[in-house]
Amino acid sequence: MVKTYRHESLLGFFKGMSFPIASIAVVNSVLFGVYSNALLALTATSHQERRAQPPSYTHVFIAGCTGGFLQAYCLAPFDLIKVRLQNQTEPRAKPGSPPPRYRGPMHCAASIFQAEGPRGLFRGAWALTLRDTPTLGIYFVTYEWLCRQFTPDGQTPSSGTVLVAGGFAGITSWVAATPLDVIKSRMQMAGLKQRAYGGLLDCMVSSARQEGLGVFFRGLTINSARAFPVNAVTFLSYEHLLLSWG
Ligand SMILES: C[N+](C)(C)CCCC[C@H](N)C(=O)O
Repeated sequence: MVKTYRHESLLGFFKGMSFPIASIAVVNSVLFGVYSNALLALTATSHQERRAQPPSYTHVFIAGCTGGFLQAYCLAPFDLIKVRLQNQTEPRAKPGSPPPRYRGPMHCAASIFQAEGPRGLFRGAWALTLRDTPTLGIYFVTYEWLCRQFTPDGQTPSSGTVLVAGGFAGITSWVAATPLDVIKSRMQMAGLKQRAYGGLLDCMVSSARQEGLGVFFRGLTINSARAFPVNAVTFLSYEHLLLSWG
């Protein structure tokens, strides 16, 4: 934090933020929409009926994985641009210094498109799909399990329970996702630096060889601190919106 602040001032912390904000509504509605529709198809019960007849954890897991798989494709281009902008750590425009490679998210998207074609925008998408499919299954299973632990049978979980269960679901899912998250980000950066990996496995092996196994958990602490409030609020909104509109 101190380094980022000294090097790039407060603005450094907000690097690459506009795209995630634009994408989060789309990505989360695909994730939660696919999840609840998949659960509806698997269990033939609506969200309200599910309190009296809770779905099995296998069904929750399959529905979560399906949601995770489909949202990964919506997320891929936004995530790539976020990673590229976050890794651009030159200080903000000093007089006389060369302009940064990417001037903003739209410029970043256009440059990748020009240099690498439409497929360039999906660089690392495969690693992202591998990261998100199982871990979003784990996400919904953890959430359901924690809600059921703290809610009497047949009742709707309280807002407090939803917040805590959502927060821990986020952390659990990030613990499982971090190894592939590290690899995904490295592959997304590979198009830029002249550092070509022979594929996902090559990236894993060479990262572990050079930096040790700890590399697979890089960023986990700060990511978990972020994941708790973010996912607590996400699940609270989801439950409340379904109650008032469902
Ligand atoms: C599957 N994975 C762990 C990557 C994300 C799970 C939580 C998703 C949430 N939008 C967040 O950003 O925390």
